[in-house]
Amino acid sequence: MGVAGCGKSSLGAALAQAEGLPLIEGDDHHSPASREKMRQGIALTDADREGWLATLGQLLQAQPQGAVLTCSALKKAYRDRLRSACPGLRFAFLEIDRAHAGLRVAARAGTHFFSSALVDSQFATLESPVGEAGVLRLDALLDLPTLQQLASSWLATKEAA
Ligand SMILES: Nc1ncnc2c1ncn2[C@@H]1O[C@H](COP(=O)(O)OP(=O)(O)OP(=O)(O)O)[C@@H](O)[C@H]1O
Ligand SMILES: O=C(O)[C@H](O)[C@@H](O)[C@H](O)[C@H](O)CO
Repeated sequence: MGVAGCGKSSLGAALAQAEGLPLIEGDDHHSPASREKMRQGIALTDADREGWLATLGQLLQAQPQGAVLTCSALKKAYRDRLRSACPGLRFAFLEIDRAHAGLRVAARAGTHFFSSALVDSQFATLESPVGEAGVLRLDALLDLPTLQQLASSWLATKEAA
């Protein structure tokens, strides 16, 4: 989880491969209307995210052996929604600063639907999960192999969510 550009897709793919788990890419499940809003630089609302979170919860429930989900999960209410769909769900939080997120989102602007005009709103919406049970905070500026190893080591622990 984390704001646009923090590296959710990159770490999610690496972690799913390392763990032999299915990958659910949250961005693939936004409605066409939500994708269009983001393309136009209009931030999603709670209502826009409602059906999306319901779908992601169902997709998690369909994987009782476990799965890796990439999801912004910016607000505590969104995370609690996913937790209630999937008890024991844990969150790896890729923490990034505004400047680096902006650089990463701008660098891929030609190939990704997400408008770089929305980075500020991602930070305005973010409620840090640090302190919630079952959360690993990761420095998003670490290299990908290190992030994957840290996440895999944490998954191997018995920490309760
Ligand atoms: N650990 C990393 N170090 C350096 N660059 C990274 C790292 N992780 C991701 N990136 C780069 O940052 C950009 C955003 O990464 P990625 O698409 O994984 O983020 P994201 O959080 O999934 O974003 P979004 O949800 O907006 O698609 C990509 O160009 C990716 O190559
Ligand atoms: O809740 C949201 O606002 C969205 O999920 C965004 O975070 C983006 O889809 C994602 O990061 C793509 O760049």
